[in-house]
Amino acid sequence: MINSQWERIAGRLRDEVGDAAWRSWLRPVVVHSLKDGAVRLALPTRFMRDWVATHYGERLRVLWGAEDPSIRAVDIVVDAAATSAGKTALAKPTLVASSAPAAIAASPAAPEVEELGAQLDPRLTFKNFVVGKPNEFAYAAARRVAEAAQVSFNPLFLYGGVGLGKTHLMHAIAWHIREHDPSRRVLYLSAEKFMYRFIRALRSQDTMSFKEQFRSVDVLMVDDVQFIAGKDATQEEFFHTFNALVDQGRQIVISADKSPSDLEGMEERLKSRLNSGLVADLHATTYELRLGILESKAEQMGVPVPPKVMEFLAHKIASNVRELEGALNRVVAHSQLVGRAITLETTQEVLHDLLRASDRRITIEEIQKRVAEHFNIKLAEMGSARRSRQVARPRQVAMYLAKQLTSRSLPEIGRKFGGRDHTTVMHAVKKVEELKASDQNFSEDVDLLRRMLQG
Ligand SMILES: Nc1ncnc2c1ncn2[C@@H]1O[C@H](COP(=O)(O)OP(=O)(O)OP(=O)(O)O)[C@@H](O)[C@H]1O
Repeated sequence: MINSQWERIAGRLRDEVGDAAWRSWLRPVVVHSLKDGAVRLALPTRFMRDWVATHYGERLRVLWGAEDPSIRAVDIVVDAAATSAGKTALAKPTLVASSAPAAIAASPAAPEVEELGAQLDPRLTFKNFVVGKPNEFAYAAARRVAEAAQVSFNPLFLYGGVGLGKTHLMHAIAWHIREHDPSRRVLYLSAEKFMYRFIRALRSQDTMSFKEQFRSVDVLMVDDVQFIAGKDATQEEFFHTFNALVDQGRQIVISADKSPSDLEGMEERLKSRLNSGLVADLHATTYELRLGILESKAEQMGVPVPPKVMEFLAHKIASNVRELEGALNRVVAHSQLVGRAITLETTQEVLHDLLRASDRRITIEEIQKRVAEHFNIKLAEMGSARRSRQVARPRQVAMYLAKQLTSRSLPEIGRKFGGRDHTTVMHAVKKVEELKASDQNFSEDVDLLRRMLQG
């Protein structure tokens, strides 16, 4: 009976606290016993016990009292064996999200289309995508494609550096369409998979059905198209598939790590096709966006992460969102495994390898050198007082990149540029952002530099 009471209470709590918090904190609860008007519940670690007692202790008591008025108290104890009962959240991949994406078959699509494509990750939705300045344009374009009843721009071409959210936006488009218009057949796959399917069809001399399958979809989404650069036969096939779908008014969404014009090893006619719709760039993240993403991920996990820790991570892990997410997962997993609260000290301890690598990764001196070479000016101009456009612009670009790629503060960056004030650095960052938004060539130039520096 006590277990059926718990089932009802757990159901209520799940509605009250939401799925994420329930999975993290309440699903691991094991009901131990009922004795002398007190229910005993167990959790596998001290940290979890304290958390549940503080946040849900009173609510548990009230709900249990409502089930059985003779119950006056709820004791929450630590019992490591609760873990081995397989009931703990620690083992659940949902908690340590990036290590094991819980891909599911997303399936109102026709079975043959489903088989042809890749599975969609249920976490990669618009709702879970944090929007900030660097990705707002790409996000808006993706939403438009997902929501439009008619094809608006064809193709939508999303590009940006590693781990900045291209795949996330593509999955989000696919989820949105499947949810709101299940009759449309959406096919999402990587360019690599496209190639292997094509090779298989060639081998089995079955290219006709390959063509038919691909040309029967309403929305074709191909991720990481740079993969087929230099692969002539696949490009040729892709080109024809592309044309056939566009001619029939079907939507195409493509992602790549570079803009169409920068895709080396790609045929000119394909490049120009890829350029013919809307090209949207995901820029390197800013501190504010990284912080927003951390807050959102922590909330999804239902784990309390002190603001100081999130600020620290947002400062230190500036490379890309995947690494940022990985760092947060490590910190959370560590805290739950050892049963200790997350603090700045434990974070530094757990991530010492990553932090050392990120500190070592790119220096302001390296940035200055690369940018000076790129714009063909003397390295000394980075710190000089000269203000002519010819040297001021590269200097601003170097300051912008220093802000983006290192964890140095504005005053620190200013000091490295001939002892300039932090407001000068701030102005430079703003100026470069404005120019990037208004001048595509300039934007591509800066992104190219960033990628070169990131290796
Ligand atoms: N704005 C964002 N909000 C929330 N999560 C994000 C955001 N941007 C990226 N992510 C997360 O970062 C991780 C990496 O993103 P994603 O796989 O989409 O990157 P990508 O640009 O496709 O990288 P790659 O070039 O390696 O294919 C994913 O887990 C994704 O959910």
